[in-house]
Amino acid sequence: MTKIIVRGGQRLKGTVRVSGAKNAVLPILAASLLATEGDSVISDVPLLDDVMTIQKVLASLGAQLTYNNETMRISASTITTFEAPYELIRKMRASFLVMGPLLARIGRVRISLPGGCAIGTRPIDQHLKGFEAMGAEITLGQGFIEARTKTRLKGAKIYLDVASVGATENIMMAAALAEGTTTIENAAKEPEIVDLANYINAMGGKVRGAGTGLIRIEGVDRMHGAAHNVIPDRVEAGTYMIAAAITGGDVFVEGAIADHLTPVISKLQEMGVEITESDNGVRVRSSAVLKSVDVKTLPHPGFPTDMQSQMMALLLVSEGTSVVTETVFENRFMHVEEFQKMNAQIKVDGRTAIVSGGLPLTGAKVCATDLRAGAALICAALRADGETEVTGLHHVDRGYVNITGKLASLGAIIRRVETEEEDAAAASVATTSSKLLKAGVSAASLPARDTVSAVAVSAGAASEGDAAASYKREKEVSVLKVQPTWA
Ligand SMILES: CC(=O)N[C@H]1[C@@H](OP(=O)(O)OP(=O)(O)OC[C@H]2O[C@@H](n3ccc(=O)[nH]c3=O)[C@H](O)[C@@H]2O)O[C@H](CO)[C@@H](O)[C@@H]1O
Ligand SMILES: C=C(OP(=O)(O)O)C(=O)O
Repeated sequence: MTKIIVRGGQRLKGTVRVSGAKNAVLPILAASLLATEGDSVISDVPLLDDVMTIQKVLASLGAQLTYNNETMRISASTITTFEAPYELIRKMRASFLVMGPLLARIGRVRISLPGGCAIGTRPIDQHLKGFEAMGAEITLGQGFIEARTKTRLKGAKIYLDVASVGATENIMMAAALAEGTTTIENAAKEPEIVDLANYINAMGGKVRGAGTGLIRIEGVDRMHGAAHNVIPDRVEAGTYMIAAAITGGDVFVEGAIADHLTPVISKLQEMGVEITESDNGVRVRSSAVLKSVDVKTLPHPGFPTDMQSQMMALLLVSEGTSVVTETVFENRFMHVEEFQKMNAQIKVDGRTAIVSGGLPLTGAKVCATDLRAGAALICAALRADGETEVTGLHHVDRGYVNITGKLASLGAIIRRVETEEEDAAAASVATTSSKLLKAGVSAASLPARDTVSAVAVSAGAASEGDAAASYKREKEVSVLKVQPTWA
């Protein structure tokens, strides 16, 4: 069992650098499939398990990828198949984002229903509604979706019933190569949508209005590879801000963009945390007793659901009672039971949690039930009396680069322990790490997690037994450049 062990009670102090945003880099890497010529060079690519998964998806589709020093180079001119491998798509939600680019570029996709954190039912109806409006014929069966179009996708007017981040991204990518203009109404406004639009535009696309509720995409005939820097991860930044505040610390979160964190910053300020915004980051200082506040998650620019559990950890140590309402996902309070093992007083009623703050937290054995729950438990552990052991780290490794090392550099007493009975996910990551080393990725470029988060490398680096590679071998008969269905 792999675990992170934290001894609470240290005041965090110093500077921590934020990595590139997971939720920006995943759609951006999917969008690289839109290029029929030239390489894309994506910088600030974080070494995360989710990045490894998407690179395997792209490699299995025939793209060539190399990774060095947080930079991914992708050549997507030779796509060899329209089928995305089940083993990879089921691992994470964002791998479903290859559907839009494939449909736009080659007019055909076969993909399984996506997996990911079990924080809600997470339907994909809005993605499919968008593709259908653009002329795709969609069939569903046995957990797979097939979509086809006999001609290029056609621009359409699409209204999203919910401002879904993934649907906005998938439709935006499909529309980039469609014939005519597409409008997305009630589009998601997250900063990651803007980052994706900037990359699509650098590739020769024409996207306007990203970051507002109305996005207009004028389809172009061809797109090319482009250079792009991924934005800093606002959720990772927010997590370190909470870690600083919960320990009464003084931390400069380098690279954090204050504008992307407005709802988090304003709640922290209401609680009594001192925040100083500057061009290259955000300083967080907290020495007084914090006040309780109510928090309601909403799509951007509301309070992000991806910060709800970390915020709840901070509310546990503030004076008074807080009400936390989760409106985005219907099952995102799984961390409550784990907090309760640490002496937390929380009552859940449907989508609302009543948090009684101010009681001392005590160390316990807890399990990360999803990615952000894991980060929240680590934050709580930093403040708790005694030692806390956090397991379920395969969730945490999806979205945090070297969280143990980063917190230790701020003075936390924290270590990651790998024992012989590693869980399956950790084992597969460790195997991947050794593959990567064999494939020529330098150890220095791997993160300082005791084993490692994995990385993207060329398709050739995926070795025996690897899901992506075996899938590719099965498909070798058809490994010739796939032509659009209308060519
Ligand atoms: C990789 C990535 O970027 N993940 C983020 C993305 O997930 P993701 O893109 O999956 O989240 P969505 O914005 O799509 O989901 C928001 C809500 O819309 C619903 N919905 C979504 C699509 C659809 O077709 N039908 C539908 O009903 C979902 O069930 C959910 O209740 O945005 C979420 C909301 O900010 C974040 O928590 C995730 O970290
Ligand atoms: C829910 C998250 O990610 P995903 O959509 O990839 O499951 C997250 O980043 O908190």
